[in-house]
Formats: sequence, C-alpha cells, structure tokens
Amino acid sequence: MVFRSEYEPVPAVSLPIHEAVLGRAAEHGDAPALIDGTGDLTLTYAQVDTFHRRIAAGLAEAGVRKGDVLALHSPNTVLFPVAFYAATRAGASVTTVHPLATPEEFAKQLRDSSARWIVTVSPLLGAARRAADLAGGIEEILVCDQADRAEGHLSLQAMLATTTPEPFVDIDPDEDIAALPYSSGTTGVPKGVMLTHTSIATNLAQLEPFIPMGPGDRILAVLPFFHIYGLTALMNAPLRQGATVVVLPRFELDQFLAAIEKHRINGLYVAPPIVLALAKHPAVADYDLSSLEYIVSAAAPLDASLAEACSARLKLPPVRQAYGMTELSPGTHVVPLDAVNPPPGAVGKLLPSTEMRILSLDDPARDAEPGTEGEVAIRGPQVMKGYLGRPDATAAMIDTDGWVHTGDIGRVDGNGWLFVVDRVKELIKYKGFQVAPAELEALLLTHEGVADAAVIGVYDEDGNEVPKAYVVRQPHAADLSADDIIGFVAGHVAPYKKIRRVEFVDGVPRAASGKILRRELRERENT
Ligand SMILES: CC(C)(COP(=O)(O)OP(=O)(O)OC[C@H]1O[C@@H](n2cnc3c(N)ncnc32)[C@H](O)[C@@H]1OP(=O)(O)O)[C@@H](O)C(=O)NCCC(=O)NCCSC(=O)/C=C/c1ccc(O)cc1
Repeated sequence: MVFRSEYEPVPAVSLPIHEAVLGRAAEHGDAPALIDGTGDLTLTYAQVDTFHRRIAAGLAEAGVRKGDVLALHSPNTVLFPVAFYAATRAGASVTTVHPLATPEEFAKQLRDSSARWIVTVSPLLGAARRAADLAGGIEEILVCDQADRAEGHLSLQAMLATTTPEPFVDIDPDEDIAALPYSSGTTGVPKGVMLTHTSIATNLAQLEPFIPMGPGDRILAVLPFFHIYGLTALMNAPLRQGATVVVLPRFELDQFLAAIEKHRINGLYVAPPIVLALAKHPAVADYDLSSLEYIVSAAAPLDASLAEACSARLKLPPVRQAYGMTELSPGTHVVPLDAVNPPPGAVGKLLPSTEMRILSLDDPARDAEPGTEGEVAIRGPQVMKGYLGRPDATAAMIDTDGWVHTGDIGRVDGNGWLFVVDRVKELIKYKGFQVAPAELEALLLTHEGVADAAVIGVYDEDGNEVPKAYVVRQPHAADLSADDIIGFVAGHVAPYKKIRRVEFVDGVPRAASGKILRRELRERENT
C-alpha cells in the first residue's frame, strides 16, 4: 500500500538554491538576518545579499568554475551561509566538512569528491593544509575570517572589496548539484550525497507550511550548518522566510541558555541530547527562557517521556519531531506546529508531494500488514540524485521504481502518524551524528595488536547510542588493553566517532561470506 500525503501537493521549486533562499533578501533590507551569538556582529538581509554576490565574484576571479567542488570546512559562523551561497552562485557544488574531522578523514572526502577548493577558518588552517597535502588536487585554500590576505591565503572577507561584477553562471537547478554532504546511508563508509538545487529548494517549500518562520521570528543555530538538518532548518528555511538566525559555533550549555535569554529566541531546532539537557540540567533554572514558543527535535530517536519532561518543565507545547535523512534533502515527515495533541513519540505526517511504503521485513518486495512494523521507503521530489561515483551503492538505496529504502523501521497509525521504532541499517547514531561501523573496523584492523574487530552501537546511561568495539587480540598482544584501543581510535577520528566501550573476544561472529553478524553481537548485548 502506498501512503500519500494528506496535504495539497507543492510545485517543484526549480531555482538555484541561492535564488530560492535569497531571492527576496533585498526586500527584507535592514532586518537582521544573522547575528553572531558569541559577539555583536549582525548581518542584515541587504548585507547577506550584497556580500554573497561580491564573494561569488571573488571566487570566480580566483578561478572557481561551474561544476567545481568546493569544500566548506567551518563551525557555524555568520559567514558560513554567505560562503555557501557565494559558492553556489559561482557555480560550485559545496561539500560540507565536519570542522573536527582529522586531516586523514578530511583528505578522504576531498579525494572522493574531487574537490578543487577549500574554504576554512583560520583556527582550522593547519588541518586543512594537511588534508590538502594528503589529498592532492586542491587549487587553493581560502579563509573566511581574515580581513586581508594573511598567511598567503585568499580571504573571503577581502573579497567584499571587489569591484568585479558577479559571475553569470548558467545553472540547471534540476540537474546541477548544490550540496554534496557525506552520509553512510544504511551501510558502509561515508559517501557523497548528490542533492540538486531543485531537490533542496523543493524540500523547503514542502516543509514551510508546517513550521513557518518569518520576520520577527528568532531562531537559534546551535546544530551544525554542515549537516543537512542544520543547513535546512537553521539556514535555508529561516533565511528564505525573513527570520533572524542567532549563530553559535558549538553546543555549550550556559552559552546556549544565555543566547536564548539575550536574543529572545522563540524557535529551537535541536537533537535529543539538547532536549535531555533542557529537561534535566539544573542550569536551565538560572535563565529566562520565557521567549521560547516551540521546540523541534530531529536527527535521532527522541524518547517520548523525555520529550514530555522537557515541554512540561519549560511550559511549552509538546516537542515537535521531524524525520528525514541526508539522502532525502532531508525532510519527509514533520509534526506540524499547529497540530492539536499529536500522539507522543510520533515523528510526523508525510509532507506534501511525498509518498511512503512500509515494506515487509521478511520480504522487502511486499508491503507489511497495515498497522504493523516494516522498513520505511520514501518517494518524492526530495530524493537525492545518487551517491557520487557509486552506482552500486545508489542502486542499493533507491530501487528501480524510485523508492528510497531508508533502513529505518516504522509503523503508521490509523491517523497517518509515523512512529520510527528501530532500524535495519548498520549505522550508529551518536548524538545525531552518523558513525559507520565499517570505517571504525577498518581502522581497528590497522592496529598491530588487533587480529579482528567488529563495532556496533550500544546505549549508555543517558540513552545515547555509543560505538562499542569487540576486539580479538593478536597472539603476541596479550596485554593490549581497552584504553589502548580507545586511545588509538581517538587519535585517528573526529571526536564523535570515538570508540567508547571495548570488549575482548575470542572471535567475531561472521557469516560464511565473511560479513560480520552484527545482529548476534546485538543480541549478546541484550542478554
Ligand atoms: C549539539 C549536540 C547535540 C551535542 O553536542 P556535544 O555534547 O558537544 O557533543 P558533540 O557530538 O558535538 O561532541 C562530541 C565530542 O567532541 C567534543 N567537541 C565538540 N566540539 C568540540 C570542539 N570545538 N573542540 C574540541 N572538542 C569538541 C565534545 O567535547 C565531545 O567530546 P566527548 O566529551 O569525548 O564526548 C551535537 O552532538 C550535535 O550537533 N548533534 C547533531 C548532529 C546533526 O545535526 N545531525 C543531523 C544529521 S541529518 C538529519 O538527521 C536530518 C534530519 C531531518 C529531519 C527532518 C527535517 O525536516 C529536517 C532534518
């Protein structure tokens, strides 16, 4: 059975993303678009409009051409959105990089995406230079935050002085790639997700009626812009509608609470660990959070009683969930802000122009019995174009009828609410960040004391999923300890991918094909 959205379809928004988002920026003029939540800098809509055009001219002058891949490597700053739209206006596809990626991880992404340009911030220049050396093929490393050409790197700020006219680039929004975030999908290592201008812009139009933001609304950008959730909910959506975005570089509880109080934030888009902090942390009582009107949570499963504790403490309507994934530009379901008594735990209703099937877990060619659990499959204009350079992985994810097999297990109630109950995919979600077991297993096998290894997600006391390694020692490495393993991995990966539990075993369960039997390990955990 195909579930169809109960809402009127929305027409595709076939526009370059910078036009779809900033097309009306000049009209908003002096209204604040972006405020630095750690300082005083404010960019008005008129400035964002002018600045991104000047930087696009500067990038074109530096040699950026249509189809080039530009790696944007920065924590959240007020210049991040400006750099993003400047790059797309110059014709580039933007691949966003985690600011804490190690040089090796960064280099992998540069090589895989055939990136030619890096835009970073000066504190991260060292990592960017090492990554560029490892990867090769980089024309130039540019820096967002320097007023001049310090340290020999072109600066985006210096480009604001350019008198060169903005480039005219002929973008085909339906075909050309605007964003190339990296995602593991349901299995394997991170892959470049090709999102066209149209798929991202149309997804904004699909979401807008349900979580409207407009002039006067003040949104807090604490989740990273480099993930599709932040890029959509905290950057594209508010800037398209004329709201004000207060920007924080990372989640630090007191700074976050102080920013809500100081800037009279009314809408929060967060992930479950922040809902947990709001529900339980004593510091919450020290701040005036009365400006808040709603909280939306996505990126990872949210416990219904935790959501209830959070909204009760802050005297807010129930926390709204939304559901999506990078491969879906990203949104497919949302609990509308104006929904009356949405059922606890629901991740939402199908967005307009989106179809869903719930596939049988025994036979994915068939639908599950109505009301029962199955794998969520999605079809709509927000489906990615594919994984860059990986036709096989693309075919494994999108079937010949255009359905994306999400790897999440869900159930739909009689009123069309989706509940996500589990997942079939291998991926670990640490605080909403993807951690691919295959990547950590490959790394563990490079340790001279490790004979074999498997990684799965287990739950800690706070209900966070954390990566756990099962390790088989080499015969000569009898004294290899858990701390050795944890330290070794931490030395090679971004902090969110760290191994946080270790168990030594005599053997890793494998199928005859050699595939790790993760289900067996998971069952062992639960007994
Ligand atoms: C703010 C969070 C929730 C919590 O922050 P945290 O507690 O500091 O944890 P981190 O995960 O950032 O940091 C991990 C480690 O790195 C460390 N770290 C941290 N920043 C630093 C630093 N700048 N220096 C140095 N060490 C540091 C940090 O201290 C920590 O170290 P450790 O103590 O060992 O755990 C953070 O985890 C976070 O941003 N998570 C969200 C990720 C996210 O956006 N994912 C979205 C994927 S896309 C998606 O799901 C789409 C959904 C969607 C659905 C529907 C829609 O409509 C739209 C979208």
